Amino acid sequence: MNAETISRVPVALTIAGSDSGGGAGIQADLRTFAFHCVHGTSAITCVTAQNTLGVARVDAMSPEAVAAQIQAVVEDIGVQAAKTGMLLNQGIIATVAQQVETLGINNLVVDPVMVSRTGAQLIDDNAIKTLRQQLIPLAAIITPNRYEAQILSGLPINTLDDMRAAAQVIHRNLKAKAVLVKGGGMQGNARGVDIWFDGQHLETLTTKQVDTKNTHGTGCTLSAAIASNLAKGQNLHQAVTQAKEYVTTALTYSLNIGQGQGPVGHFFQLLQNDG
Ligand SMILES: Nc1ncnc2c1ncn2[C@@H]1O[C@H](COP(=O)(O)OP(=O)(O)OP(=O)(O)O)[C@@H](O)[C@H]1O
Ligand SMILES: Cc1ncc(CO)c(N)n1
Repeated sequence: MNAETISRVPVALTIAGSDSGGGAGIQADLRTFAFHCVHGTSAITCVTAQNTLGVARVDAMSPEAVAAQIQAVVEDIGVQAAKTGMLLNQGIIATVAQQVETLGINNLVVDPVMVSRTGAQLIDDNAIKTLRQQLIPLAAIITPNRYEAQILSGLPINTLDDMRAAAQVIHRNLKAKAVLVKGGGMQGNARGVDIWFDGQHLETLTTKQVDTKNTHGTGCTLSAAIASNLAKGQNLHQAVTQAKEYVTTALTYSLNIGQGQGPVGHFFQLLQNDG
């Protein structure tokens, strides 16, 4: 049989942490890239001992090790888009920002992982400062959840109008080119509704609301899907709306495994279609 090699494949890079439970972080990102037929590369920032119930332990990589992974990928393979997830500390954030600039990485999606869905702060105040000052200005889009948007804007968020106000403040004050405030942590009808602002258009992105407790990894999956779509050449708005559709499908096929919040099902729709 002749080998059919594929030489023109979009490449995306995830700079994020490992989730031993396989629901979020690097593991979710690489599955999302694969679903989109994008070759996935990775720079691991930290290793979490984690399951559906929570995070038991986090071990950070050195900033030098993170920089070397990014450099190895970009210098040889090249990337059309990248995303950042859990960057953990100030040293890693500053290094990632420097590498993005030096290596000229475009189409950067920054998921500013700072606070878990339960509202617990995951990184310290110095790290947040560096994220705001050095990394966010380099992003094509940032995708804060409700709690992260509260920190970045300084505004309380309880309603869709609060999310709209926060998106505009983050755009203006942090020089973010585009902002998507995610509503997975909202209550009632606002749950699962996202707000997009690119400096000109303020839009409410709605898909169907999925009634499930298995939402682990939704944020990682969304930002990885946006990066996948950007790597394939879509414009930012299209990349975001299609990524939101993908997350909704993955939530629809979420996995009821573990005793806590199970992960979303990145490719289980394909198995259903197979009969
Ligand atoms: N129940 C739901 N129904 C529909 N969409 C949802 C639901 N929960 C989350 N989403 C969507 O999932 C995406 C991720 O948003 P979310 O606010 O959950 O991010 P996050 O808190 O960063 O996620 P993570 O749990 O991975 O930390 C958004 O597009 C959000 O609207
Ligand atoms: C490794 C990792 N990254 C991101 C998140 C946020 O969902 C998580 N729980 N774990």
